[in-house]
Amino acid sequence: MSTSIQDLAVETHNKGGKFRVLVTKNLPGEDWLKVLTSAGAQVDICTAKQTILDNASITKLVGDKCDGVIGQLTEDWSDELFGVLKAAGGKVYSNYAVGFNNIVLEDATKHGIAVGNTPGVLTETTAELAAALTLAASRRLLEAEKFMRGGKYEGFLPNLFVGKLLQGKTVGVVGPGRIGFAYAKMMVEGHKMNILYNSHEPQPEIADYFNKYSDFLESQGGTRVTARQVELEELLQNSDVVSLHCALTPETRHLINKERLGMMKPDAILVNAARGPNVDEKALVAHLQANPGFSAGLDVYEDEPAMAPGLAECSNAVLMPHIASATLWTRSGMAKLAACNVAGVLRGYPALKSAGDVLQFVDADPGSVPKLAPSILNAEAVGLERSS
Ligand SMILES: O=C(O)[C@H](O)CO
Repeated sequence: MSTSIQDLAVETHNKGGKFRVLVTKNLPGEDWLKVLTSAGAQVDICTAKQTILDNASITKLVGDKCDGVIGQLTEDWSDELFGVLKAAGGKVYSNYAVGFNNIVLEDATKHGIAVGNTPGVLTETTAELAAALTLAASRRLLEAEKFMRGGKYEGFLPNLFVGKLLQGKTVGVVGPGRIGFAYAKMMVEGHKMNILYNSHEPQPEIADYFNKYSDFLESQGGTRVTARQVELEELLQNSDVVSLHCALTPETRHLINKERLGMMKPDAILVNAARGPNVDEKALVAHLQANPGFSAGLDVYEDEPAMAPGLAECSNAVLMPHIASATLWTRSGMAKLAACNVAGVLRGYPALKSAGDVLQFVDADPGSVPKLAPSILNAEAVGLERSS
């Protein structure tokens, strides 16, 4: 049923359900909706045209009664909105994203709201896009495609769109968590690249993995690859490709700035499919302009949806509109996890233990998902039990 809440178009499912769940954007797939309606929720999906909903619009949509919300990474979930949700009787908010830099967790906790996110289903999909950006940048695919569509191709030429070979070069992975490690495997195993990685914690398991991989390569008569955890400066100075996979925190804001860009090889490739503000975008534009041999592959921007002035004109940058997780399997899996987070908390289920298997929710029949909330970030702080 389509109606409107104070001029914002809304589609309602299971009207009169025991709980009211607001979903600020329609989501892919069908399972997520079944999860919520099977849990007894009336689901109100905002179908208003504007891409980014401001706090005033979300406040109207939450209204006087709302038990849970599934929201977007473009929304500002901090004290104001958590207060509004609490006042409407809300208990749970789930981001439709694994990243949660748009959420102030302490504010949610202060209002007693459990907060969920959607890890696990994005790992390979996001890593694949980072790999695609790397290849597109190294082989100048978008420049060449534009040339072709522009009818400029007059025949094979030895110097036409000469790019950079990845095979045997060094890839630097900053923040090798789930996604960064998956990307590293694609680049090392696919292109026999050596790897340098940087993270706050010692992660010997990554070097171990690639050492074992090297044993395998050697057993097949191939050449070993090297893998080392290093300081950021060493990584930047020695990598041919640098890919960012770190969360956005006060420490990682402008991690890549003018000074650090200056440490990189003049013909390096910088990939960012994590969060835009990890890079000082103005400094990156200046660097791309001054170093035509340097390339960037970006899926995220410092001030989305805007781009820094001059970036769109840099032919040495490959620019994508924040689509790293955009495969149907992943995006509908994220929707299902977000729905399970909200339904699980509303039904009073425990939260799944940290780093538990979230794919069991994605694969389950929507009417019989496990009786748990798959990924609640502040479970302990809001007094939710965790599965053992
Ligand atoms: O954090 C995330 O989940 C991505 O940026 C969008 O899928």
